[in-house]
Amino acid sequence: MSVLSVQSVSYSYKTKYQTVQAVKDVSCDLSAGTLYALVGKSGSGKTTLLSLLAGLDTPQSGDIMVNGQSLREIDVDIYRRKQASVIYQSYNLFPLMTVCENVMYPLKLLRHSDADAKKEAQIALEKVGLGESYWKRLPAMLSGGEQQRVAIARTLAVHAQIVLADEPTGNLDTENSSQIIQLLSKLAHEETCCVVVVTHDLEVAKAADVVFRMDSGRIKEDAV
Ligand SMILES: Nc1ncnc2c1ncn2[C@@H]1O[C@H](COP(=O)(O)OP(=O)(O)OP(=O)(O)O)[C@@H](O)[C@H]1O
Repeated sequence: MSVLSVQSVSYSYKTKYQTVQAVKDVSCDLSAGTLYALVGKSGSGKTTLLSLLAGLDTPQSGDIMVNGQSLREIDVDIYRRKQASVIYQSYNLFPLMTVCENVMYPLKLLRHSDADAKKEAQIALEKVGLGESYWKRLPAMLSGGEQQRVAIARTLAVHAQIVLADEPTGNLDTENSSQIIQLLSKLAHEETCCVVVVTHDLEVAKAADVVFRMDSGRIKEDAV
């Protein structure tokens, strides 16, 4: 069964003066253990579709099923804490928390004890190549690539089944980008996550198992 099944989903932004149909009748099935790239021109609807998958917006028509259950029937706060983890271009770390506290934070929300959250956070940080010398630093004391690795450690620590990343390499140089691409690929292939990456980066698209292209709100799978 698909982890995420997008069924004839449409979404429009309505303002006082106009309606923009950002996602038009999109259907696709997304599985565990797979790295998906979502590509397409600026304004084609990629970020909107990712927000719908993250439960940050609700489709006006159609449905998104998570492990066979409609996202409309699920508590989206719990969905976002436990199942779906979002990674942003700007890393979104808490500036006044240490690296380790940043990774512990979602575990604390899930009511893990301090000791357990710390242990899980440290294991996850080791997995992304950030050893003990990083744990007590503040995010500002890290490079962009290292900050993005902390964000990935956060998704590892909660054992998220779904990872949704919006331009995760957008602020990084080639070397840091390729490290992040490798980690996203590991999340899919070693941790069996369903990983969806919105990207303009051709290297991400090359590393993906499946490439979906959006064009004026519609989606199609690219031939490999
Ligand atoms: N909050 C909003 N209000 C009104 N229109 C919006 C809003 N957000 C996005 N749009 C419009 O919806 C369409 C899809 O936008 P979206 O951000 O999903 O595209 P995108 O493919 O992610 O673009 P980019 O690659 O530039 O990030 C665009 O026409 C955009 O102008």
